[in-house]
Amino acid sequence: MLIGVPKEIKNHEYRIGLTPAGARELARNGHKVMVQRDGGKAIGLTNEMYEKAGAEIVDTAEEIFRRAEMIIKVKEPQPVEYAMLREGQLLYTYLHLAPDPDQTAGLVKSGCTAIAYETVTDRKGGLPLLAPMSEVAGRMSIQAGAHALEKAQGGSGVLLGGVPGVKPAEVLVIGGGVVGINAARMAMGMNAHVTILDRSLDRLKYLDELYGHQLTTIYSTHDAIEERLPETDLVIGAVLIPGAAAPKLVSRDQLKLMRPGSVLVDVAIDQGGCFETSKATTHQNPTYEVDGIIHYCVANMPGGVARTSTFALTNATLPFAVQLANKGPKKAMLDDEHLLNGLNVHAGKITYKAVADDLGYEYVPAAQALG
Ligand SMILES: NC(=O)C1=CN([C@@H]2O[C@H](COP(=O)(O)OP(=O)(O)OC[C@H]3O[C@@H](n4cnc5c(N)ncnc54)[C@H](O)[C@@H]3O)[C@@H](O)[C@H]2O)C=CC1
Ligand SMILES: CC(=O)C(=O)O
Ligand SMILES: [Mg+2]
Repeated sequence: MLIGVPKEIKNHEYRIGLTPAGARELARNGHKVMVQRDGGKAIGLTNEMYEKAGAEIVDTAEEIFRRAEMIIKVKEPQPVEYAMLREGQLLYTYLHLAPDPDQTAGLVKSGCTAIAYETVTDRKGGLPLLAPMSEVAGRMSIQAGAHALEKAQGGSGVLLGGVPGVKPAEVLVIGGGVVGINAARMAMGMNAHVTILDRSLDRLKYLDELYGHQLTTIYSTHDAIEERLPETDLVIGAVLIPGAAAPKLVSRDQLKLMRPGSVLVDVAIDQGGCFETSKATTHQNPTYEVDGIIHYCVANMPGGVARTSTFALTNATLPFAVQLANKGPKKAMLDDEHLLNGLNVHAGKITYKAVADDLGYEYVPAAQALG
């Protein structure tokens, strides 16, 4: 199969869809890999490294999209990118379609086959291609939040860990999945006092067994969140209902319960955000203020630590990329229900139920759409 890896074009996005080691694995499986010139340069992955791995360096994204049978990317395609996709072409990347009607319409119109990393599943009920970036974003959310709490950034001037004689900050993590546990770990490591909320009692039990008295676990309700807002310095939004738009868990009205300069970090922003006042921001301008509360809502947080993230992402995506290339997309997906769960769009049809429901499309089950 001819595989193309374009340079990412989202604001301050320096990740690339495949490492040189990944390109070499695909080449060893008999496939041809094209990488856009300087696609990994910003994170020290040079054209020479890709050439040594057997890849062809191609000058433009246009040429990659024109020639490739499979496109491997990181972020959802931008308008100039989805305009270049065509019927029969496979797109393998993050999509986050539910909160993005324009991209969804673009993919439907293109006729391409689009697999979303974030809805591929595993045997344990996890999301193995979302998990590595959730680990990164969860860990980063605390450093981003700690920075935003600084006075010069508009924050309340609270140090997460406090000091002897002064109490630490209160951190509230809403959603105890991969982002949530990584955020909690970092915040506890910085000596903050951490409370984590989830709707899954099994997950709360697991967190309790793991961290004991160090971590307060609470069942997530509207009341539980509202009660804690007045004393919370930093809230991390880390909920997910796979494929669907995020539920809104803190309203604009409730911001006035918080101390001015307190911080909301909405990691769930890529699914539309879990605070009413969230709107996506970029690494260039990551924060804004609403009613005295600082919001950090960067939709591609792992792009900020693009080198670590690129290796972590390829580690997870490569085995499926090899399956897709070796067997062809249809057979690879029909052979593996977990990969099939990743199919969101095929030949003009929406094949993921939560996306179809949220955006008002007819839902066609993935296996049926593939025929
Ligand atoms: N902004 C960014 O750059 C990034 C964003 N993300 C996003 O972060 C979000 C979380 O991802 P993961 O942790 O991997 O998901 P996950 O599936 O591991 O965890 C989500 C948790 O939320 C819980 N949950 C659902 N509804 C809830 C509610 N009402 N209250 C409390 N908990 C609730 C679930 O029970 C689950 O434990 C996703 O939207 C993901 O796309 C992930 C990586 C990077
Ligand atoms: C998961 C995601 O949206 C990201 O890594 O940017
Ligand atoms: Mg994102």
